[in-house]
Amino acid sequence: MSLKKLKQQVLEANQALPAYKLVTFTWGNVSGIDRKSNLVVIKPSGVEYEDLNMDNLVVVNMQGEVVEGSLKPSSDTPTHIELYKHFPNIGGVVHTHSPWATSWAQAGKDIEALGTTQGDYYYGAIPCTRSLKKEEIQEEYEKKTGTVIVETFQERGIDPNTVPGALVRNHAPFNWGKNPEDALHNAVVLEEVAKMAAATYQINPEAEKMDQVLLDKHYLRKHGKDAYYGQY
Ligand SMILES: O=C(CO)[C@@H](O)[C@@H](O)COP(=O)(O)O
Repeated sequence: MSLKKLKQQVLEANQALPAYKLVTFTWGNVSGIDRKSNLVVIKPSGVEYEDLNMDNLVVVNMQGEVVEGSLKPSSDTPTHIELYKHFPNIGGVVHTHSPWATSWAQAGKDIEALGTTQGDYYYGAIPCTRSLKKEEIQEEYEKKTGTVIVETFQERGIDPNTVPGALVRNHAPFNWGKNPEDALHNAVVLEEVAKMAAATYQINPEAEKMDQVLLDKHYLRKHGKDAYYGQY
């Protein structure tokens, strides 16, 4: 894919964040990676979504160095890069402070798979990471935000290809997908299931996880080897 096409995808996904009510002010960003050149296109820091265009997106390399663009890349760039480095199948990353998902992140709670809405997109719970340690916050904070996500998936044996998102404790959600649009889709689903899970526990604090058989049925028919559409 050309860098121009990737920029178009990143632009459209960033512009869709307010439309889906995933962001307030400029509290979120989308990036996409070209795996051939290892270049990442990302939103510039602090720029309003309505002011974004093909020319003010920033292109960085895997060291986070700007190779194209005159503005500062998003402050979350090192987190996006850490995810691209460790999750080799992904092509897009979305970070927002969408209120329901962020509430779960602040509460330090995984979002268990309670029903098929989640099961259609996430093959299990959406994990919440541990808090970052003081020294991690003081040095390379944004990179360590990515590290703590990767560590959570590794330690808990969660496959990032089937659970395309995480809640960073005391912070907010990060999502990913095969491209920026897919990552955005997963972020929209996360916000919806986060809201539904909060309501579910309010109605019934003892609500149980969905049965594995039901989860298999819903997730695998969409994403398994016999899927009628493939995610990865
Ligand atoms: O996570 C945060 C702030 O808590 C950032 O994502 C948010 O402010 C957006 O930063 P950028 O404008 O992308 O640098």
